[in-house]
Amino acid sequence: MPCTSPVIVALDFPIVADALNLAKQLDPTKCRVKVGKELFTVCGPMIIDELQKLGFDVFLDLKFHDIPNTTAMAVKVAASMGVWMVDIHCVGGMAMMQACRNVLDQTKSQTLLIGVTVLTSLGIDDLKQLSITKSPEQQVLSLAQLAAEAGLDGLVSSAQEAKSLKLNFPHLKLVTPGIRPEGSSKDDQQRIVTPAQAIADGSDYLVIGRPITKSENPEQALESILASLA
Ligand SMILES: O=c1ccn([C@@H]2O[C@H](COP(=O)(O)O)[C@@H](O)[C@H]2O)c(=O)[nH]1
Repeated sequence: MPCTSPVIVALDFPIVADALNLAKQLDPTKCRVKVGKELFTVCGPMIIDELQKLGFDVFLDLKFHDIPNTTAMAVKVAASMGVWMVDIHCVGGMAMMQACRNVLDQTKSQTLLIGVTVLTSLGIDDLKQLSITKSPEQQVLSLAQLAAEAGLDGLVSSAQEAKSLKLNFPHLKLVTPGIRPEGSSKDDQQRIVTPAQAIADGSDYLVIGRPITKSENPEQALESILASLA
């Protein structure tokens, strides 16, 4: 059965058995899963295969950022593994984003190509330290404009920017990490939003890690998030 849930569970684990054990507690019709830098670095492409065998759509979140050819070739390899979604950093620039778009088009790939705007762990002071004088929202909108021109399928941002993004770029899928159910720890995230608010503001997909994976009962944590969206 295809997955219609907006939730993507971030499997951030240093041990493959722990990631697979968590995944086995989840229902692939009720969430998708995300493989990020930690898990991919420890086990490589085999984890994609294992999760697909369990029935999950996989978001490969390696946030590629390099010269255009290198990034496009990495995206091509990711797509050849059949991942549902892959992401690149918008700050890699227009040529890099277009090269990735072209390589997926040439191979008629169905993999969704998503551009990371401003990380949800960053606030206005962090941007100032990086000599970015715009607010996070202004910076997200500027990068989103480039991503739209490059033909990307969607964006990663905080759900705090979802309303403006949906208004300006209604055709782009909005993938929003930094999701925190009421009362849960902020951890290292700064631009956080509750699951229900994120959906109400236009998020298409909610990336949720620790509020589910560190919960005593991950399956119940996911169910309770889904119930809050109903
Ligand atoms: O801006 C971004 C981009 C990616 N992430 C990733 O999402 C998850 C969030 O995990 P939590 O435990 O729910 O904080 C994590 O894998 C990040 O690498 C992000 O948080 N912000």
